[in-house]
Amino acid sequence: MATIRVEGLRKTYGDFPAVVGSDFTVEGGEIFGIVGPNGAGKTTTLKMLAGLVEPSGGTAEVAGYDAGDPEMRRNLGFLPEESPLYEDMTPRSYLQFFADLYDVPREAARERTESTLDRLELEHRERRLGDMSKGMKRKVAIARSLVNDPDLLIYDEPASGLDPLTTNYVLEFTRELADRGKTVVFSAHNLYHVESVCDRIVIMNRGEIIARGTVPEIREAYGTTRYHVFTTVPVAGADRDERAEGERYRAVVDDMDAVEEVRERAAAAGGEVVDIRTREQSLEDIFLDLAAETPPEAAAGRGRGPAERDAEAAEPRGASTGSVAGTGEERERSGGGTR
Ligand SMILES: Nc1ncnc2c1ncn2[C@@H]1O[C@H](COP(=O)(O)OP(=O)(O)OP(=O)(O)O)[C@@H](O)[C@H]1O
Repeated sequence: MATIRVEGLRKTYGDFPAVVGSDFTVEGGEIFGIVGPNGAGKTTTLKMLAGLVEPSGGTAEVAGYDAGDPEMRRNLGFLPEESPLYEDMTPRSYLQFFADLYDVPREAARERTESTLDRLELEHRERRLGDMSKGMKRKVAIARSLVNDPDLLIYDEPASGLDPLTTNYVLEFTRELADRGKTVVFSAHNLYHVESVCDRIVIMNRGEIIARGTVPEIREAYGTTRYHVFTTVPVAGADRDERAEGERYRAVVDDMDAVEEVRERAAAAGGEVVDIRTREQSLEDIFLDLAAETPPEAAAGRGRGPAERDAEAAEPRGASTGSVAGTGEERERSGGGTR
């Protein structure tokens, strides 16, 4: 299975540091997400991995070769952010054209593209590409990335601009590809996409990796959890729970000690705790917090060496993390309940 090893990878356009020195590895069969706002350096990173942009420094070993080696490219499917297709071709003729470029035998190419298009539920395979919707074109572009049956897929914003249904198809399909042993690296600025499908992610901002890990690890290291403690009696700091049928009160607290305090107060008032639920910050909120905290001079790579930057990226921050819990989407996990 194809792996990727990146060390000190950087790209400078003129004086502008688009990527300031990335280190990461991607294991075979993994879905690896590169997340960040516009201009973070995601596309530049992916293009360096695909051998389409020459790095200014550092190394990228991709599927056993230096990035850009022609042998590596034969084993790569690259999906650019914008993938203009030949408007006068049909999906079938277009995919056949690319299969021929890769010397894929005709029958194998036909079977592969038909089964990919079946899976992506692409109809109208003889329609002009120029007359197709954005979602249909994206599916054709994804099918194109697979004509050579590569072990490694590098997808730049695969679901960008697609409706929710098509987005789901694309994400589920990505998961299937990884389950079949393909290694997938993709970029996204919609954190929900990443959260639902990636095994591990790096978060980039202004050219720099500012956090890394699995989604649960990132939550653990950077997120805040709040506890919603439901009681049968009013206690200090609790509000009446309007959604409950009977008389119920809810206190929102930050840690388990505070949960115990609520329990003691409820017992002292002759009541009890009937439910505890945890609410986690969404990845989106964690990301916004992290991005807001990256000082511009850090992104310019001034004043700190790569080792310091790595140490910081790997280190969870302290409890001082500013919480924006309550904003945006929150995920709810079933809590500890009553004891
Ligand atoms: N060819 C280029 N010449 C000069 N600057 C460039 C070039 N390509 C990218 N940049 C700059 O490098 C920075 C990173 O760009 P990049 O496209 O990698 O970001 P991104 O994270 O993919 O953003 P987006 O989500 O908007 O595509 C941006 O500030 C961009 O303007």
